[in-house]
Amino acid sequence: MDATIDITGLRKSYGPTAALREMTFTVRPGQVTGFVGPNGAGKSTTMRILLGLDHPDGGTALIGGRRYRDLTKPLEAVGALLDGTALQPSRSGRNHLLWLAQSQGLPASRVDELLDEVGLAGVARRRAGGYSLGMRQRLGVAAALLGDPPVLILDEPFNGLDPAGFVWMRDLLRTRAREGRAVLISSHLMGELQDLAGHVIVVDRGRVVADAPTRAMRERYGSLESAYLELTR
Ligand SMILES: Nc1ncnc2c1ncn2[C@@H]1O[C@H](COP(=O)(O)OP(=O)(O)OP(=O)(O)O)[C@@H](O)[C@H]1O
Repeated sequence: MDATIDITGLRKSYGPTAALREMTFTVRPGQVTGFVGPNGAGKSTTMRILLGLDHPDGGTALIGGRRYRDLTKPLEAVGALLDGTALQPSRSGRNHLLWLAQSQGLPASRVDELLDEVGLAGVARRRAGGYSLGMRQRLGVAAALLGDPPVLILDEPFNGLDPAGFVWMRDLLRTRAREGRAVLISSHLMGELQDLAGHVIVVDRGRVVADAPTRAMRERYGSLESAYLELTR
């Protein structure tokens, strides 16, 4: 399966609010792609549509050339971390992952491997409802990685992480990208993305206003933050 994301002419309105006017971009494998824009620009809506959680009014959102609902083994095609990732609070972190893994025929050993990788092995049997925001983010990342997917989509992955968590997340995203995966992350942290992302897509009011290598943006505007501020005025 191709490690690509293709968004073409995506449109979506909520009542009188046009969340997506004409969203078009491609995410390529091998690098982290930053997805940035002001509050309400349409980042989460685009991600939700990509993951089959919302329906567009027009256009297409494809993962490896297919719509989410046409994927036969979704966990093995795309890993996602969305804000407020659904959690059953009374379930332990481990049971949360086991339930997900078993739903798609993945072995329990994979769950323990992931708990270790995200640093939750020590608290895996505690109820997830008591987890801190950072621990929930880590559990969400473990869920995203379960099926070893070629495409990762993460909405604000640095939310709630402590400084060691930032280092860990940065490293994880870089490594996954270097392995040849497509990694799309939304974030408001321009300083972070400037170093981490090889490519940036800037959106404003439901459409793409810039789609370029991070280095080109820095060369033209001085910094990613300046580019962002200039492009979204
Ligand atoms: N379920 C919904 N019902 C009504 N309006 C919605 C819904 N989801 C999104 N919107 C509206 O669509 C627009 C785009 O929102 P979206 O959450 O995609 O933006 P965003 O770029 O992710 O913003 P942020 O940076 O704040 O997360 C906003 O005007 C928002 O209020």
